[in-house]
Amino acid sequence: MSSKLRLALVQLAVGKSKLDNVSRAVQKIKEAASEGAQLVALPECFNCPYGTQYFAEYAEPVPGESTEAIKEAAKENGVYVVGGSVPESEGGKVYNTCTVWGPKGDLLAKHRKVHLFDINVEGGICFRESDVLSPGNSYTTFDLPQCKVGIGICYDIRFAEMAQVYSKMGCKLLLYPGAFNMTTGPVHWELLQKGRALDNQVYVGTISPARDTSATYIAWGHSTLVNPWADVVATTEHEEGIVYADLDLDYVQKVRQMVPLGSQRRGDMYEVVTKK
Ligand SMILES: O=C(O)CCC(=O)C(=O)O
Repeated sequence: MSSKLRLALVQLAVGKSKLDNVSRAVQKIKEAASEGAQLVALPECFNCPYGTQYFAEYAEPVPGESTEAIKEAAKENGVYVVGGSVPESEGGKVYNTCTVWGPKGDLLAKHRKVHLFDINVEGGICFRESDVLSPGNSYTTFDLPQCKVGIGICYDIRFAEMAQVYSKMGCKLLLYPGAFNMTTGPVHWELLQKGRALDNQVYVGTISPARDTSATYIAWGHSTLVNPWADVVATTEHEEGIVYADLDLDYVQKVRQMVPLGSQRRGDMYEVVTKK
């Protein structure tokens, strides 16, 4: 089994037309596959502008029109796709949901954002996802031939425990479709990603929509892949584009040998415990 993985992070321009957003995403999956990507990841809310006023209007069941299109794109191009997220409607509730598709069009995983983004930064941003969204209650992983992958959505990245749980489950790559903003993005986006990577000695990828300065919520962009040493492997600014990154999963082992946190952890003093 190869230890090499070519990953594409699609920093998609997302506007008000769901149809355009989805067909653009499909086109980018095709483009990434033609460049040799084996795993293609889309941003949070790839089919919908990010904002509490939009989620109910754009919400659809899963599978539904947007996720079916992604499934077909995965199948047609023979790639794994981490389908960013869509507002998902089920049982009168709306979730922020990521679907993961295999190269044969099989649904490998579904993650509902666990930590809802409710913050109030003085002079900056106030946002309350919990006004309209419900949280998921489970961890989400899937297996690639190369490694196990853990999924979180945006605000989930701020919770170190979740990444630790994924690492304990054996994930060597964590992917966070996300849409940070112009207040928190410049200071926290890359730092959080590096923190999760360094603490857990894993690769961490973030995938943002492109920045649209006319939108009510202006995304930070900067889709990035960080390696287990906390080096930035590949990144970009805020325009639409595809970030390609070549991962070497053997490097995870190498870092863990050089800095053996796993065997030095003081299980007699502390422990991360899963309750669900
Ligand atoms: O944590 C942040 O600063 C941004 C989070 C966010 O935008 C989200 O969860 O969608």
